[in-house]
Amino acid sequence: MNATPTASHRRTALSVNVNKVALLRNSRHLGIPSVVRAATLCLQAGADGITIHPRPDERHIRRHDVFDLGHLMAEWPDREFNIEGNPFHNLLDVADELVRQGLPLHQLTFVPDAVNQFTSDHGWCFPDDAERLGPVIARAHALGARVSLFMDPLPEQMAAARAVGADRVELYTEPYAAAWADAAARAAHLQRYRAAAEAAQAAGLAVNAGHDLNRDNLTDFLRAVPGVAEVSIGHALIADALELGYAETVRAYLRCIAAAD
Ligand SMILES: CC(=O)[C@@H](O)[C@H](O)COP(=O)(O)O
Ligand SMILES: NCC(=O)COP(=O)(O)O
Repeated sequence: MNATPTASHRRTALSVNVNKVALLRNSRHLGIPSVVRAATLCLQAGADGITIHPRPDERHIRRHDVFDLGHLMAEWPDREFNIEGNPFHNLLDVADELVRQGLPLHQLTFVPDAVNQFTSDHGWCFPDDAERLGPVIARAHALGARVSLFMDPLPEQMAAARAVGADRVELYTEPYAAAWADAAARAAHLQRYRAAAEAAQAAGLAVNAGHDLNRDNLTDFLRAVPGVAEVSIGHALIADALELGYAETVRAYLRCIAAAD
């Protein structure tokens, strides 16, 4: 499996998580906003990939979204489709079906979330999870997918993640994001993430990062933690997209009203 970013693609890749577009869409019945349209606009703007985290309760991404986005990603062969979730719930069945239909699947990010968990809040734990992760990582590799394990920033856990067969780890960044406003706490967290990333890289893993990254905290993180292959960002990015788009959108509606005169 390709754990390392290619020479032509050394900058940190941005994968846009479109979960929150689906959450808004699911509050009505007309398919507005379109998840595929949102993903298309992100790809057109230069996003390196699309991330989704279909949860068993389908609170946001629904099963059909996985396939709709799979068809979209097939039209963008140089971009990455990353699907996150718990491999002991619904994730691998949907991955099987995607591949069976000949649709792209580049990366599976395994996250140890409980069913109905509010949001992801911790990583895998070694040695406890090693035995059960081995077979599901092998199954993902058989599908041709790279495997990334969602991990807390604990340097001593990284070699075990590699030993069980992972290609990458995704460092869980919410604790850093929560501490970011406090300069001393931020520095302490960044030191921890840097040490975890270095341990992962020394073990042969590439490093992804995600959860609550945003326009305030992202640059500091990437400066302090060299060599991050990919960040997946959803919640803040979609919120920013709303805010950055209000003015143009209100003007568009005023034009609709004016057109009636
Ligand atoms: C692993 C991770 O951090 C993301 O997949 C995140 O959990 C997605 O956000 P939701 O909580 O909106 O599903
Ligand atoms: N893997 C993290 C992700 O996909 C997005 O997390 P967030 O930006 O929505 O917190």
